[in-house]
Amino acid sequence: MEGLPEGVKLTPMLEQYLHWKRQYPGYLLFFRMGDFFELFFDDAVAASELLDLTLTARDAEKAIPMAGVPHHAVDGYLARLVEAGRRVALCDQVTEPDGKTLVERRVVRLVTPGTFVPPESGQEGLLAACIPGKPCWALALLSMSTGRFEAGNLPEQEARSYLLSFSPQETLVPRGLEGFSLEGPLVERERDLFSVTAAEALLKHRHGVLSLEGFGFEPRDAALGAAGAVLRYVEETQFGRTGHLQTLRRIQPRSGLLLDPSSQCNLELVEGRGGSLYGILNRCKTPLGRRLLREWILHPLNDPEAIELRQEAVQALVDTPSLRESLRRVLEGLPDVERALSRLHLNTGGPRDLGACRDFLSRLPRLESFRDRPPLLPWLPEPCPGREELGESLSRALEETLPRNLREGGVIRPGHDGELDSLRQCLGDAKGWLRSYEEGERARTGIRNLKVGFNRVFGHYIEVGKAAADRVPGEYQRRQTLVNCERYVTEELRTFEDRRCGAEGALAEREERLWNDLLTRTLSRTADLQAAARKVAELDVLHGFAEVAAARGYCRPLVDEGETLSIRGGRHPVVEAALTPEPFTPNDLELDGDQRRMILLTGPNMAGKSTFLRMGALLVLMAQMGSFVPAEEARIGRIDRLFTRIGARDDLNRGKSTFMVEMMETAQILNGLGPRSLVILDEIGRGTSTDDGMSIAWAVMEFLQEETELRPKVLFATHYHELTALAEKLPGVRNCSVAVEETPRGLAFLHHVVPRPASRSYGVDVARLAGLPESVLLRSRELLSRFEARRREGTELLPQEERPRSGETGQRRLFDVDLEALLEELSLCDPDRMTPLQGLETLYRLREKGRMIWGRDKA
Ligand SMILES: Nc1ncnc2c1ncn2[C@@H]1O[C@H](COP(=O)(O)OP(=O)(O)OP(=O)(O)O)[C@@H](O)[C@H]1O
Repeated sequence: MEGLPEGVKLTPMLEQYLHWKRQYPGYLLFFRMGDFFELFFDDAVAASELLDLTLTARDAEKAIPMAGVPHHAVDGYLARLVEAGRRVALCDQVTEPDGKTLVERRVVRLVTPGTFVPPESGQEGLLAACIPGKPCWALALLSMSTGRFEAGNLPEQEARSYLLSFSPQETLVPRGLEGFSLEGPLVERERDLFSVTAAEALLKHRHGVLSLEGFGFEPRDAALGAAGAVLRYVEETQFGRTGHLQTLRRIQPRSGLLLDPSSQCNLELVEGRGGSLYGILNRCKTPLGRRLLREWILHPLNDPEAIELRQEAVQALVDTPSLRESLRRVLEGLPDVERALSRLHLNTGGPRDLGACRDFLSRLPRLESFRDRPPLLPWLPEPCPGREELGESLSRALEETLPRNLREGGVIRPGHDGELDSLRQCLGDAKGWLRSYEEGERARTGIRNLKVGFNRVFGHYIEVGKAAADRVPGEYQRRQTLVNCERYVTEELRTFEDRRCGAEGALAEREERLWNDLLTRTLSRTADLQAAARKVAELDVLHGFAEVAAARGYCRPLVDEGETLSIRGGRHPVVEAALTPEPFTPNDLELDGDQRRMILLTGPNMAGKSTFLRMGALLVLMAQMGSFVPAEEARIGRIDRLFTRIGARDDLNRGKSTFMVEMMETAQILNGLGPRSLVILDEIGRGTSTDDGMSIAWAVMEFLQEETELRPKVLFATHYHELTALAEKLPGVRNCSVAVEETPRGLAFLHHVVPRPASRSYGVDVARLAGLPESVLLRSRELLSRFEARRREGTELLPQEERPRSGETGQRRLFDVDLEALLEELSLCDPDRMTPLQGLETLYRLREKGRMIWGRDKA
């Protein structure tokens, strides 16, 4: 807090506030005052805007803005602040107010976006750390809800994709990195917090081992530095509560199908305007399954055996509807035990979280009945006597319906603990005693309006109206005089009071003791419960795959080590669902590593080119995550990397034009190709002039085609008709187009992919369908004929004799040495390390070179 506003008098309470505020810069300070958490100064203004709170003032001069939230509802407000990316420090009262001295307060909890575990399903805290380096980045990732903790070293592009696929709410990076950028919120931390040596010591101590090699980490492994940074941050913000973190696992490079960042955004995998793949596949019955499904979608497998293991379970469930139905009944309503455990470890959980553990444990044995189905076996939690015993204890001890807080009481069932029961009875009897005491005193004194009441200051008292005051017995001691009545206490009432208070305290204490015992026993089984939860999540996702497959008529794909990518009668899962009941036109797709490595797809706008391309990518992803696919038949030689460049996306916020983004994405693809890559290119070069755009598209096609070692499979959609000639020249390139029918009433889209190029571009016809005025359409046609005539007269863009011929590598004229140099510069430039201005300058320079080559070749 920089200087205070003028006119603010520093009371002791404000001094206390400012003391804590200074300790936690960058945090909104929630300051407990009675039943509220209050915020002051700038924090109050910010919170009132973010949380729609009324902004008031602490002082008459209104120099101290103030806003507050009730303390019992604080979790909901925290969730909203975390969602907005804010961090909060909760400063609570740690001594009871006595009306004389200042209540002592202390920060007891720090809430940050990456470490927050919400009470209800919602934004789940994901925390990462990243140390950029060469050739690899060191990474660590922690899911606060599940306790999953992993670290590894990945090449830059893979590391970026990995981080993006998890979208952590906070990524810790060493302070002062120059020219470094990364998607998502970054938290800069001092460099020594990333020290490998310190991390090794910390992790060895944590796991009680002398070496971390058993976990797959060599001594001085850079990844440990990132893991250490995560661990230190959690210890710091959660005040040492890290019991739910699982054993550190190693992230293996190149395990699984790697999606490049633009595939994750462009394929609408987990969210999309018109629906997403997640939306189609999500038939999960538990929050555990829903969380895992997201992970499986963004991290498909690439090991055919592991894929088959998943498929076997799906197959068994597809084949037997009754099995699916009985599994559904067990899964339905299974609570989020992972989150409950994390909250209990972090000391933010309550009876309902323990109740979630009980409900989970009590249902788990029902999965045993599926043991006679071998395909389901790998997905069933191993039975474990200790776990079952815990489940029984929790069921015996806990009330059916539980309060949010332990202090509300009613957590432990009657009959579970004799001492608790007798204290409860004692308190229950107290009510009866008070009633009979009141009746007795009324009879003894003859005062008919005599009442026994209670308030916080005096405890229990006898109240008598003023008119009857002279009939009050001598042993009544006066305590308070009100307008119409007098209040008294008696020795008997005092003795009763002492007994009752004692019983209340003893009851709370006993209940807490029993609670702590249950809590300790539950937390001691954390690893086992987390493992069982993981199995349930997997089973839930597989069950969901089977439900979708059965409902939508999907087939089981064959995923193998071969080179073929063959889909017969394939449908785009999301578009198909959106079109229902309209039929989706199925299409075939054939690619291999040899004579059909690239499909060049042409056809008018709106014909279905993008849908076909995306269908190819999505079916590969679905197959490799273990799901069945919307097709009649599919065979997929495993893919290790998927790249997509789809649509025009402006990134104006980051100072990049549509074309710039397009070129950067293309550059990343060409530089990042690995073995077994599938590349989806939808409209390259659209964001610039036709000549520039077509040249780039052409060169990119050649580059991909000439990549004989990696032999990527490519689906390439374009509006540049001229490119279809390339299929005749380049081996491995096949022309396909989406068929249309020219009817007297205009174009009819057939959505059917046929093995020949489109006859022409139909742009003006589609414009008619879109409702462009007739005069504009007429003029377009006129101009179009003129342009076409010019081309025919020999001024065409790419004269026939200058088109590249296959096998002419030594004497290509258009794509000669200079062009190769230009391409080299294009592929070597690193847009991530450029400022927008440098990016533009490079682009202009490259364009100048391009124009020179162009002009010379035309001359
Ligand atoms: N196979 C299909 N069966 C039925 N409808 C389809 C099919 N493919 C595409 N469509 C419909 O056509 C619409 C346009 O498809 P898509 O966006 O793929 O066309 P496009 O050729 O890529 O167009 P543009 O060149 O303008 O980007 C889709 O939104 C969908 O409704």
